[in-house]
Amino acid sequence: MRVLVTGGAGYIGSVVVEELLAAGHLVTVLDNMSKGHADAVPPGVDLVRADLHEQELVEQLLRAAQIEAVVHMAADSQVGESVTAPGKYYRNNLVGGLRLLDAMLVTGVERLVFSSTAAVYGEPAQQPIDETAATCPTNPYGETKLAFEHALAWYERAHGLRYASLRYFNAAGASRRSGEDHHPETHLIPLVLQVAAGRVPHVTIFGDDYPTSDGTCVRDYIHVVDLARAHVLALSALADGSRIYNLGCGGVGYSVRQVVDAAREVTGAPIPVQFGPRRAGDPAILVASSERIRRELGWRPLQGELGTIVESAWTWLRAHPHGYAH
Ligand SMILES: NC(=O)c1ccc[n+]([C@@H]2O[C@H](COP(=O)([O-])OP(=O)(O)OC[C@H]3O[C@@H](n4cnc5c(N)ncnc54)[C@H](O)[C@@H]3O)[C@@H](O)[C@H]2O)c1
Ligand SMILES: O=c1ccn([C@@H]2O[C@H](COP(=O)(O)OP(=O)(O)O[C@H]3O[C@H](CO)[C@@H](O)[C@H](O)[C@H]3O)[C@@H](O)[C@H]2O)c(=O)[nH]1
Repeated sequence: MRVLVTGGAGYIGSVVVEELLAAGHLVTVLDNMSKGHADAVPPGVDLVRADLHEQELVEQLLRAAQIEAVVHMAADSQVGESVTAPGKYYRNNLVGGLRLLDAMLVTGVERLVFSSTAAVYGEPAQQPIDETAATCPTNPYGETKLAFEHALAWYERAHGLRYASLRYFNAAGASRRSGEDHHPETHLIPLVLQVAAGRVPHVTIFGDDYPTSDGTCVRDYIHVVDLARAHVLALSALADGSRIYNLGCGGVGYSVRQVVDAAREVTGAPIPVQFGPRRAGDPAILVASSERIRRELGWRPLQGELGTIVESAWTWLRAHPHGYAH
């Protein structure tokens, strides 16, 4: 298929582009480069520097490249920032997303894979979380992603859109050519590895008074390549109708302290920690049940061990000590 990937110059997007290419799809990337890196886009892929809000331009692109499906990953995605700047999140993730849907509608593109998030669930009563759990976000980031999911359902009903909403848990790790390079970096694993590399003096653990086994937050880390493979499967499955899938490795998840320990083991560095207050909007535990996508599409995480995930991120960081810029 000819596929447009919005946000394809970003961390997860660039790996999704790699996997789509490997599966034989023709890919075009749309990215406003607010967080993206041109070097993250594989050679030979057209990178169109444009914003979701430029609807006419997006329409022209969909027509010119004869796009048949869109993987929509462009968004702002920091939980903490969304609490202090909710308007930015509503404008980009919801209004920007609607502009994209309208551009698709005008040009007759009817298939979409959407980057949703575990943050739609808020603080669920039961773990692991399956897709039938109540959605009740605790931060504007999760709210905007959920609002867009609701819009997708209504566009399906009104206009025949087919969509797959992939609710990612915590993406981490790197492929051989693409890794995580955010400025500022807010995600735990790359931050911990920056400490190991001696670039940052210590990592601050946000809260050690959560109702978890060691008092720190528990998350379900999923290797970015495993996550990207799910997009290829979801795209093919759209022919059989819309769907929603959780994407995590399942099991019991890992606490922040366990992540630091895993990074100490992989890197051999001491990685000093300090303890700070909780970060606003952070749920205590988010662990996925990904049984539905396993059952329906045969997806499996192939690199589910935390050590493997951290190791791949460490390998990438050592090969790109200053990220994509150097
Ligand atoms: N990283 C995670 O663990 C995680 C978890 C759940 C969901 N997600 C979702 O996955 C997607 C990708 O996340 P990521 O970690 O790769 O983030 P990222 O910031 O690295 O990538 C997002 C890309 O979208 C681009 N972008 C943002 N707004 C845009 C706009 N208006 N027009 C065009 N381009 C725009 C950015 O420049 C960037 O390249 C996001 O939708 C995010 O919400 C990520
Ligand atoms: O310096 C840091 C950074 C993070 N954390 C903690 O580490 C955990 C993971 O944090 P982070 O890596 O920032 O990811 P999340 O906030 O869990 O959010 C990610 O995972 C969510 C789904 O679970 C997605 O919705 C988001 O887009 C994605 O950024 C959380 O408990 C944080 O409080 C720290 O203690 N110190």
